[in-house]
Amino acid sequence: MSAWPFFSSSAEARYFAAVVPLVNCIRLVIYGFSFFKDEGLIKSLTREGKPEELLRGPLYYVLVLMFCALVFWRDSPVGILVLAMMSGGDGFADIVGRRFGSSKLPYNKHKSWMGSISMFIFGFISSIGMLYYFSAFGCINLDWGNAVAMVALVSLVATLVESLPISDVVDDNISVPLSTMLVAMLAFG
Ligand SMILES: C/C(=C\COP(=O)(O)O)CCC[C@H](C)CCC[C@H](C)CCCC(C)C
Ligand SMILES: Nc1ccn([C@@H]2O[C@H](COP(=O)(O)OP(=O)(O)O)[C@@H](O)[C@H]2O)c(=O)n1
Repeated sequence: MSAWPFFSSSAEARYFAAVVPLVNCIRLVIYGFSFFKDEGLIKSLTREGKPEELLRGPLYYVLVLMFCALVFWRDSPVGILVLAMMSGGDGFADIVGRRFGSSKLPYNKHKSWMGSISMFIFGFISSIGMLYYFSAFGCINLDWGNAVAMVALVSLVATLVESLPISDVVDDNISVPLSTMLVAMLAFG
């Protein structure tokens, strides 16, 4: 995403930007269905070392990246917020929650207060940082007073959705981007 401002101003730029996640989608499908073996890839991207794990979180992650590049690209805050919350927010929720998440949420014993608080804080910081980055390149123009409040709202909703005990029903690499997208579209139009 951080490379998006360096693409040309042509209408086709977003399609070129989508090639990298597309290649990774294909790669994940090939190795996820074990058409070929790549122990290094499986070790780096899975928890239990099962190739089929590549077809869940990692594949959803890259599909969301490709979707945001194609649909929202660099001239909408929506795609930027979706990817910032998924990578910066959910990513840190996992890291901090695993290490410091002894105090579990009352409605979800698999998630913790520290993990969710980290999701909100790092998701908010990542989102503001990426919005500022794209604004500095002239890709987007924001009313920052309103934008900060809206990003706080988006971060709160995404954090609440991520904390819900629905992982068995829907992967949070789908629920977090989807909830972020809906609220960001309402907030930023
Ligand atoms: C491990 C990943 C998601 C799992 O999420 P979760 O289940 O733990 O919630 C991330 C998967 C990353 C993907 C396989 C590789 C993404 C590469 C990206 C499309 C472009 C990289 C460009 C490079 C830096 C030049
Ligand atoms: N809000 C959260 C999120 C994750 N976590 C911790 O991080 C681990 C992985 O979270 P997760 O199942 O959502 O994994 P990802 O698919 O999001 O990476 C959980 O089992 C918790 O130990 C947490 O404590 N609080």
